[in-house]
Amino acid sequence: MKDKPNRGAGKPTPRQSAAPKHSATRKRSDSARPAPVVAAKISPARVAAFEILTLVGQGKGHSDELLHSARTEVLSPEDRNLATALVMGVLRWQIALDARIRLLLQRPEQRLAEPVAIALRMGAFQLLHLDRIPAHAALSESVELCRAAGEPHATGMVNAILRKVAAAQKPGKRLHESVAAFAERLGHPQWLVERWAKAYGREAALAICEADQREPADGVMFVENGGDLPLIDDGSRLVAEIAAAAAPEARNVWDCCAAPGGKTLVLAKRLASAEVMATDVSPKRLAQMQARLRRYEYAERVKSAVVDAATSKDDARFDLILCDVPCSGTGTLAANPEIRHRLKVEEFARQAERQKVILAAALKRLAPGGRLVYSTCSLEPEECEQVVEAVVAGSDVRRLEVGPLIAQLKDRGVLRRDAELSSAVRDGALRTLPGVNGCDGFFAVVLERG
Ligand SMILES: C[S@@+](CC[C@H](N)C(=O)[O-])C[C@H]1O[C@@H](n2cnc3c(N)ncnc32)[C@H](O)[C@@H]1O
Repeated sequence: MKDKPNRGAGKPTPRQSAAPKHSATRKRSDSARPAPVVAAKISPARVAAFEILTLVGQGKGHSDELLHSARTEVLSPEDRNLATALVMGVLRWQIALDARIRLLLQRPEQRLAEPVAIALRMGAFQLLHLDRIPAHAALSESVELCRAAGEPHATGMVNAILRKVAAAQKPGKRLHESVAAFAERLGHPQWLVERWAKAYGREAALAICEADQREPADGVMFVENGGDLPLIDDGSRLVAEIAAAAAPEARNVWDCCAAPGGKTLVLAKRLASAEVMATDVSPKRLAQMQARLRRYEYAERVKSAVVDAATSKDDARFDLILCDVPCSGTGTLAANPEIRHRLKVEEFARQAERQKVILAAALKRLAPGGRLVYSTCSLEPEECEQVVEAVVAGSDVRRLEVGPLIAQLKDRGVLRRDAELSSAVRDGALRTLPGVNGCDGFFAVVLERG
C-alpha cells in the first residue's frame, strides 16, 4: 500500500447526498419513498459505493478522499474493501460498461437518470469483472439500489439489462482492433487514446489503457522500498531520485509544488546536509504534507510554507529546484480513474499556461550553475516538452541528459539493475509510460542555469 496522506474529505450533507433512501425510520405511509424492507436487501458496501459514485459524478468529491472519509470508516474491513473495489472499478470501466449497457437498451440513445445509470454500472461491473460476487447478489442489489434511490419505475429495466449482461460472454480481446475499439473496451475516451497512439504508437497506447485498468501495484523498480522512504509510485520516486542525483552537492533546495510531499521526502533523505524548503500554494494540501513529513525523523529539518511559486516576491536563490507542477494527471489514471471522465482537450492548453508561468518564475530563483527539474504526471506533450521548449527558448538555461543520471542511480544501487528504463528516455528527458515502464506516466527534464 502507498503511504497515503490523511485526507480530510469533505463530508457531504444529507441534502447533497444522493444516497439510497434506506432509513429504517421511514414511514410506511410515504408511498413516494422506498419501503424500509428495501434497506435490508442492500449491503452497506454497495450503499457506500453508490453514494460515493454519485458524489464523484456530481463533482462533489474525489474518489480517494471519499473512500477514506467517515462514510467508509463505519464499514467492516470486508465491506470497505468491496466499496473500494466497486468505486474504483466502476470509475475505471465506466466508458466500457456504458457502451455495453447502451447496446442492451431498447432505445440506445435514451438518457438514463444518473441513479439508474450508476446502479446499472455497479451491477454490470460486478458481473463482468468481480469473480467472487454471486450473479444474483450483483443483480438483485442493483435493482434494489435503483428502487431505493427513488427510481422504482426503472427496476424492471435494470433487472432485464443485467440479466442479459450476465448471460452474455465476458468481453474478449480481439486480434485486430482499432484504437477506437480498444479505447472503448478498456474504458477510455477515444480522443485521449488517439492522442497517445499519435505520440507514442498504437502498442504503447494499448499498454497504457491496459495498465490504467489495473489496481496500482507496489513498486519493483528500486532496490529499497518503504522503510525510511515513502511508498509512492515508482515513477514519482524516479523523478525525485533524478532530481537529487542532478545536484548531490546542493546546499539549498526548493520543492516549489511540494504537497503532498512524496518527492520532498526523497529529496530530504538523499540530500542529508541540504536545507530543504517545501512550499505549496494550497494551505490544505500543505497541512496534509506537514502531517506526513512529521512521520519521518529525517524530514524534521524540512521547512515548509504556503507560497505561490508563480508570484512569490522572495529572491532567495537555490542550488536545486524541483518544479513538480500541477497537471492534467493523465499518467495516473490507474490511481485516479475519474480524471478521464472530466477531462476536455482544452484542459491541456489551460494547464500549460499556468505551468509556463510557474516554471519561468522558478527558473529565476535558480543560483548560477544550479539545476532545476521540471516534472509532470501527464502524458500530454503540451504540458511537458512544449512547456519546457517555450520557457527555455532564448534563456541562459540548458537541458541536461537524464540517461547518465539513471545510470548513476543503477551504479549506486538505488535503482535495480534490471529496471527497464531504456525506453523511458526520450530526447534526453524522462518519459515513463504506464504499462510500458511499470509505473505511472511521468515526464521530467533537468535544466541548468549557465
Ligand atoms: C503534482 S502536485 C505535487 C506533488 C508533489 N510534488 C509530490 O510528489 O507529492 C502539484 C502541486 O502543486 C500545487 N500548486 C498548484 N499551483 C501552484 C503554484 N502556483 N505554486 C505552488 N504550488 C502550486 C498544487 O497544490 C499541488 O499540490
